Amino acid sequence: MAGLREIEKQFFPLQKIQDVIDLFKHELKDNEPNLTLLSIVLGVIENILTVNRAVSSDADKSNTLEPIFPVIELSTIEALYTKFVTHIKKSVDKTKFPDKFATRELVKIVSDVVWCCLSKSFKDRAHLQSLYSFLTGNKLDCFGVAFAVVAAFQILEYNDVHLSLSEDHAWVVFGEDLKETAEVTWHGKGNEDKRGQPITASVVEKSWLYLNGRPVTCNRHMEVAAIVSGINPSINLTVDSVEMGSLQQELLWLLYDLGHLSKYPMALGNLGDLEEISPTPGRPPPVDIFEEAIQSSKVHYNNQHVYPFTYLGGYHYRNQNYKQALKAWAEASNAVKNFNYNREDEEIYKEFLEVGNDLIPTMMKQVASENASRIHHTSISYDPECYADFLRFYDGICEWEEDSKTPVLHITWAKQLVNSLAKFDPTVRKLIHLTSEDGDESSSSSESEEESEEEREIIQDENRNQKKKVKAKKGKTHDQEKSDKINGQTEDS
Ligand SMILES: FC(F)(F)Cc1cc2c(N3CCN(c4nnc(C(F)(F)F)s4)CC3)ncnc2s1
Repeated sequence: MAGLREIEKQFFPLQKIQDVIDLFKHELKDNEPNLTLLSIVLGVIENILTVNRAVSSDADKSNTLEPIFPVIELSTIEALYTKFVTHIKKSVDKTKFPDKFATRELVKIVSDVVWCCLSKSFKDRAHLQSLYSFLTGNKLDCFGVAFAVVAAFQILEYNDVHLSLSEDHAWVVFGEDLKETAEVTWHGKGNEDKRGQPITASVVEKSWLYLNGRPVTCNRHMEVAAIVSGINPSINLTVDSVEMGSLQQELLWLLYDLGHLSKYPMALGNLGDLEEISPTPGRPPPVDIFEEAIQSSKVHYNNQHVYPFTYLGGYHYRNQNYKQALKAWAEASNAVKNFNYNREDEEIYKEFLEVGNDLIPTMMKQVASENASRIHHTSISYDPECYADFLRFYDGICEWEEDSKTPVLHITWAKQLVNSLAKFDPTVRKLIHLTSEDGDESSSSSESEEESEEEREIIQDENRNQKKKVKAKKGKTHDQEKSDKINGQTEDS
């Protein structure tokens, strides 16, 4: 790929959101949308609208409705574009690689070409995902490094190197039939990077981080969807740029209409979140979009993605549809139970920790206080389906922990479980018929009374034993390991 094509230059200067949409529309008509150009454009806009926001003088504070969309000059973009193309082309001697398809050696070289320029400081800050960040600040996050490698291969005119995405990691696939895989970036804190290594079946097996071998394998159009989905409109922890958010939303709808989100559940989830914040007239409601993400995971990824359910659960929780929230979280747990938990799965652990130890307790408290004031009881604490979903939520987490190298549950989980269990009315507990996987009925109403008494005894024993165990235990519970990771480890290279 040479310099910018004439047709691309005609879209500049970009003066409003529609100009950016038009540029993306043009690039997406092509079967090789220019990843480097699009990433730089999004990075420049995001930087101006979030990081280096033009401080408005008092004068234009009056018409705050006036969008502050920046004018993006061709010269700005072309300088950065040429810098990246030159850097890649002068660092890779293509004559040594005559094959049409990439080799593992070449993937490692290109990963090194990106890696060697990175500054060693903070890598989990916001706005470090684009080539703009790489070219102006020598900083990239985990996703950004993997994307830069794929953009570099497009410049070197390989069309077999593609981005492979799990829910918390990124790597590349390459070779004649995309059968080869390679690590090209790091993951998490305190983990040595494994760049250049293949992702082997033993690493992938029952691993959430590698989605048990069902990651999102992108084509060029889905790589465009990944950088659009990776747009971060946040100005700070509490404020988002309205302009950046609507640019991301409109680009996601463009990609949606072109069919490039159909195999990308997380991008659909992102779109659902944006639609909750500011609904687009004539577009489906957020729950429909979250449902599409769930269907996409079921159809294309053997229902092994967890986030589609936590997107939906979070939405229902925020909108106080507590029955549906519990159902979504039970299904999230049903998805995660087939994995074995290990130290690199912290992100999904934190999602379940928040649901079990913060969102559900808060929900039960609110419902309890509502019940106190209301005469008839229609709420979840009297609904056997809610209680069943509550139990399935915990049951899936227990199964997730089974056979795992790292424990998931600890004393806080047990305490919260007891608190939440107690918030369900005893009558509702009688109505539950627990069946095991092979479908045999294991309890009737009378038994379940003793069972709940028995349950309480088991849990109290659990608490007592757990306390003893914690003192005696040699191994590290998740939290101890986590605190070690935060304290003990130096910033990873
Ligand atoms: F490449 C990595 F390593 F960064 C892994 C990826 C993450 C991610 C993403 N995310 C991550 C999950 N994410 C979520 N936001 N809310 C979530 C939920 F908990 F509500 F479900 S999950 C934000 C967007 N959105 C699109 N694509 C990707 S590829």
